[in-house]
Amino acid sequence: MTTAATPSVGLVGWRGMVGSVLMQRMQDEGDFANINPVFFSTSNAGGAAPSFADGAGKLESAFDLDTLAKLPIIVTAQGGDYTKQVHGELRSRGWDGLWIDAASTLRMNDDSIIVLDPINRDVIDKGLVNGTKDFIGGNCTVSCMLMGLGGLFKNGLVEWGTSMTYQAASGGGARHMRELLSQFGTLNAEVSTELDDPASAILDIDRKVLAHQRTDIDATQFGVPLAGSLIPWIDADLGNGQSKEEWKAGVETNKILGTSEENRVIMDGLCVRIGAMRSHSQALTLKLRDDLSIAEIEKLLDEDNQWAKVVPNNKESSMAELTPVAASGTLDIPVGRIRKMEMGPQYISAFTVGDQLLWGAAEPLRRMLNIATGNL
Ligand SMILES: NC(=O)C1=CN([C@@H]2O[C@H](COP(=O)(O)OP(=O)(O)OC[C@H]3O[C@@H](n4cnc5c(N)ncnc54)[C@H](OP(=O)(O)O)[C@@H]3O)[C@@H](O)[C@H]2O)C=CC1
Ligand SMILES: N[C@@H](CC(=O)OP(=O)(O)O)C(=O)O
Repeated sequence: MTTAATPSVGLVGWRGMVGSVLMQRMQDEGDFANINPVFFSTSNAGGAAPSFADGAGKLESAFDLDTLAKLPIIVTAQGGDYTKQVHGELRSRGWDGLWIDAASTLRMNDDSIIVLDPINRDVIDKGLVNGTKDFIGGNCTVSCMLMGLGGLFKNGLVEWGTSMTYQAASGGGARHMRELLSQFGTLNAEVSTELDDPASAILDIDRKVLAHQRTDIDATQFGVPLAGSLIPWIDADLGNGQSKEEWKAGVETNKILGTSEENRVIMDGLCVRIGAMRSHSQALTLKLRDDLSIAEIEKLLDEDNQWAKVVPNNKESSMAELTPVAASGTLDIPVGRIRKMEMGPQYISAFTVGDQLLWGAAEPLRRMLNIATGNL
């Protein structure tokens, strides 16, 4: 039910993969009752608004700056190119509404805040009071890590950390997910006769699979085969041996936490694409500032937020609860494999998994919109 005081909110990118997850979450949580949605399109202005948005007007052009500029809040999951094209122009003509964005374009700007409110609600609230207008979702791997390990990071207990990631195909986009599944399919088809014959030799099967991977498998999206393999590089090459995805771990973690230069947490690692569908995993080594017991660490993690779920460090629980299959489609961030490492009492390992389309993309935006409209 909308009222005269209900803010109009522009929604751009709502039918993309991230946008669709966002729309579903907004419906699930009843968020549309608190806003007047205005739907935009880059390809179908004048078309019908989505069927779930009862009473919304026709689709507006996402490049129509006059229409955009009338809105107090714009939420976009359209992508970085759109942000580059539209955001600056809107601001330069004096638009001072709130811009809530999934793309990385504005993330590290001095005048933007990376939103992950269970971790940095204080930073967001201060920003709103002080006139910040750009609120940007964080990198999926960083957001999922902080949601799982917030109890240590927020309490200033991490001196440094490495995160070795196992990132899902969805991080590349919808076409990448389709390609992964097609690759699994053609790999199987290549050796289906042999698989049906229990007497066939596994090394012959392996040879045929490898030959297909090395010659005619379709890898248009990823560039190289992902099914039955992995890709140890994500995002741009910064030219210093580090990938852009790896760089984000350090800079975004500290920006989200709002750490001062002297308390900066050193974070670095290697980012790797694997053949999971939509949940990113990461293996962490953390050097803590104190020698905390495992029980103390688990308590801090469990109590930090309602989504972090400590998984007991045993084989059965880890296999059942600490995988992309277990975490996908849920807001839970399981965190397990927590133990002291051989390097000393302040060194711990941890493994965490999170749905990169939920906490990694859509959920922080949805919650930021609710904060902005006074509903969270
Ligand atoms: N993929 C990810 O994991 C993450 C992505 N992001 C950010 O979000 C942005 C959007 O990502 P993502 O949702 O994956 O991008 P998509 O490619 O799924 O969607 C982006 C836009 O493409 C247009 N589009 C064209 N054809 C189709 C189609 N068949 N189905 C749906 N939409 C279509 C839509 O615009 P229109 O309706 O105007 O035609 C849509 O809004 C990224 O560029 C990135 O900046 C952030 C975090 C994670
Ligand atoms: N780079 C991430 C997905 C993503 O969109 O990240 P970012 O929002 O930081 O550009 C991945 O490939 O898994």
